[in-house]
Amino acid sequence: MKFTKMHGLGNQYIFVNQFEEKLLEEELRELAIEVSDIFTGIGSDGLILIGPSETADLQMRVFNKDGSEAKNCGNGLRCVAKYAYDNALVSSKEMTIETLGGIVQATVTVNDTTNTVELVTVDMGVPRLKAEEIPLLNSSKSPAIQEKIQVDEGEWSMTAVSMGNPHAVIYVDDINEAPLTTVGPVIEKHARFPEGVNVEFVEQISKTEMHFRVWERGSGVTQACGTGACAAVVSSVLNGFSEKGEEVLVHLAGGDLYITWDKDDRVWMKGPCETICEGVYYKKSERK
Ligand SMILES: N[C@@H](CCC[C@H](N)C(=O)O)C(=O)O
Repeated sequence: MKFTKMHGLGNQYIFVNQFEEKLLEEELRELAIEVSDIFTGIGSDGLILIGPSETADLQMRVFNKDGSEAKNCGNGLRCVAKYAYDNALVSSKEMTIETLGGIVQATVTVNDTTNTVELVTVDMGVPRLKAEEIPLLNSSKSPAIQEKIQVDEGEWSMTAVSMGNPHAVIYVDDINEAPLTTVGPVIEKHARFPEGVNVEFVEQISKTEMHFRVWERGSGVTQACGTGACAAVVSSVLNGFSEKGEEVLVHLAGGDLYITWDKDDRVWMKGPCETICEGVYYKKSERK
């Protein structure tokens, strides 16, 4: 199977071009687990398929490291846009990409001297805030702003936002003390989130700057999460820490993203991505 490994701020995925490579629906989950393995696979946070769409220029499907399918992936979208431009799957710098969470529009910024994609800007659409859209059960309010959640590690206040996929944003005083690997996995699988949740810890520095760490549903700690950074900025506006229409610089473990929740309600994400390598992967079932 031909593959390309790419990353957005260290959030690394194996990309398969389904215009060329035909995969069976029933093998996708296992394949995501296989390729993600750092010892016997390629090593990644998951698998992303780029394929034809009836409603957009391209379709993106995202599988986490544990084989679960997600409805959206911000870093994946930037990589898909770069891949599509670099491999002439599209003829324009602007393109539409269908995800299970809806259709988004992406624009690549190209350095004309080197002809390389330096940045990708994505219109991530309108965040979904109603508790049932996350989905979050037994919420005392909708939107769920500073909603209490009880776990063995204590009671936490979270703000729940869907960017097509679910996020719970928790504010901490010091990002280096964020209980990423203890509270993260427990909230991820909490019964109040019937579809699980991505858990983000945020240290707000100012109205326009924050530190961010993530425990991703289905993948654990990753270097970055694009939809999570969008959710964090939406959460900060809802909590009165940031303002609509003002760009926020989000410092993730793997680098920086620029996120704006526009006055027209749409969320914009701007950031880099890179191609790491390309190759041929031998599926476990085909190995000699
Ligand atoms: N890393 C991604 C999100 C990938 C999916 C997520 N783990 C989920 O299950 O919803 C991003 O950059 O947004």
